[in-house]
Amino acid sequence: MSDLPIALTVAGTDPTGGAGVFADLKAMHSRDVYGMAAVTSLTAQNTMGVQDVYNIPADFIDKELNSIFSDEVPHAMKTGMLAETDMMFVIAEYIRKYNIPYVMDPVMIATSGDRLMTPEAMNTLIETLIPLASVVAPNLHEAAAITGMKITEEADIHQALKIIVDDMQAGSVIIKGGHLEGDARDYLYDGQTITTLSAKRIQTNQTHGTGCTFSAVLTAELAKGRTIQQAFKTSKAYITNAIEHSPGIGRGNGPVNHFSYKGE
Ligand SMILES: Nc1ncnc2c1ncn2[C@@H]1O[C@H](COP(=O)(O)OP(=O)(O)OP(=O)(O)O)[C@@H](O)[C@H]1O
Ligand SMILES: Cc1ncc(CO)c(N)n1
Repeated sequence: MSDLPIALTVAGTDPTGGAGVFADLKAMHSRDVYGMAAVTSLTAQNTMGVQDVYNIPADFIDKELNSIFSDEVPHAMKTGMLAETDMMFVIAEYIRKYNIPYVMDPVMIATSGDRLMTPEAMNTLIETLIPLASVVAPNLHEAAAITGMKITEEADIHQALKIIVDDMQAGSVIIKGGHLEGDARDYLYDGQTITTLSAKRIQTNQTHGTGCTFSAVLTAELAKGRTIQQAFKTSKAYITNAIEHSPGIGRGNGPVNHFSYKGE
């Protein structure tokens, strides 16, 4: 067993490094956590959009995870892009067997609007992965898709939080209000209380991979043994700072700065 906290990301690639596993590894690294990555899909994408996707067969993802878990069990893990149902069944086996904190970022659509999950996979996500998750971290659109609700105001968000934890049996949920008007407000519900964290909305299009980065920091903090409340605070402070200091890479929706946040 290593003393260094270890976090695993199971997600797709973005060759420009702003989203997906490469972004996750940068975020984990900058939080002093050793990052591991199992790839579910290769994408050809950049800051302007997704040009193509190549899904890794589920039995090969099984081999990647077996290589990792048979050698060293990470302290926490996350999933991001899971394009197909079979991938979800494979990953669920490992979460059940090793029972480590699990953050699920239900990636459905890229910032650019491109689909990253088949419609059929949504049901498996709800039935198989949500009940295994310590934290589910949807944005507003994903929360609406998961609950089948129209989410236009705060009361809708509160209802969606409760559906995902009380009915669908997630350990907790963070609905990210990044796509609402006004302040960038996020809502955590752990089955008992709703905690909100707000930041001033930054007027920018440099938000490629914000969701990936946010959930990677959450996972890194859980790998250190922090509580979900503490991890939520760190992730929010980190992502706000990272958007503020975005490096201006690419010609479209550029990535955030994974190295600017220096907080504890
Ligand atoms: N313009 C902004 N200003 C400040 N904070 C923001 C802004 N946009 C997003 N955030 C914050 O970034 C985090 C990620 O939220 P967001 O809703 O963008 O996730 P996402 O849609 O899953 O990301 P992705 O674009 O990677 O799919 C949240 O904490 C959200 O409040
Ligand atoms: C690989 C990958 N995962 C997630 C997202 C969502 O931002 C993306 N654009 N690409």
